[in-house]
Amino acid sequence: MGPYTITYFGVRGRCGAMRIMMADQGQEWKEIVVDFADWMKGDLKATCVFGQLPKLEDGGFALYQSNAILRHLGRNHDAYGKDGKEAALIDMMCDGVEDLRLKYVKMIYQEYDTGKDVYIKDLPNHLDKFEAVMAKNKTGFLVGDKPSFADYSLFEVLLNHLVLCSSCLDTFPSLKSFVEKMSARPKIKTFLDSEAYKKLPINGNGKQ
Ligand SMILES: N[C@@H](CCC(=O)N[C@@H](CSC(=S)NCCc1ccccc1)C(=O)NCC(=O)O)C(=O)O
Repeated sequence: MGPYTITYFGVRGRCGAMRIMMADQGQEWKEIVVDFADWMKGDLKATCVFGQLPKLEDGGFALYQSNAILRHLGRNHDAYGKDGKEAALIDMMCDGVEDLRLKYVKMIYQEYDTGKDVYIKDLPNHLDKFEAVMAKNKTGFLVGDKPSFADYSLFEVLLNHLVLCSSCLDTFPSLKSFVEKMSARPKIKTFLDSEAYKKLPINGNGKQ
């Protein structure tokens, strides 16, 4: 596996979860940071399968689509369940996190000024679904008894929501404990404390 290279813009965005996952898995990676003005010239965009970033290179193997990248890292680092059923449940949870992430991205980029308060008010109706899964599994992870790529995706999207609304997990004890325990994992703590992580804005429009 590896060496890994991420090509993306100078934001956490859709690379937050994969960076946290690689850090926790003891992996190093190179970052190619794309300046948006350069991107707009179109040369790099034209080489991307879907005309978008992020791109992960794993040695000579190139992959786009952030969730496909997470799944690839899950296969590479034993973070995709112990069997087919766990893998299917992890896929389901990853897709559920993506649904929440898409709602968050739409609010951040299209409706922040007019929609932030309504989004926060409605947020418990989405977080309660993950709380129920986390509480039922009882291991401190979404599926199985160790972190999967879906856990890293949920963890990162919850970190972003805690910036948006610091009290958003106050009525969800299992999610609150999940974030505390993931944050305390030594390699994740080191990464979250790093300048490399802290210097990046969460989103591309400066809103959070
Ligand atoms: N399904 C894809 C979506 C990838 C994606 O949306 N990429 C965006 C960046 S990720 C993101 S959250 N976009 C929101 C707005 C944004 C654009 C550019 C930089 C930063 C944020 C992108 O490449 N935009 C440039 C373009 O389309 O020409 C995935 O999960 O990787």
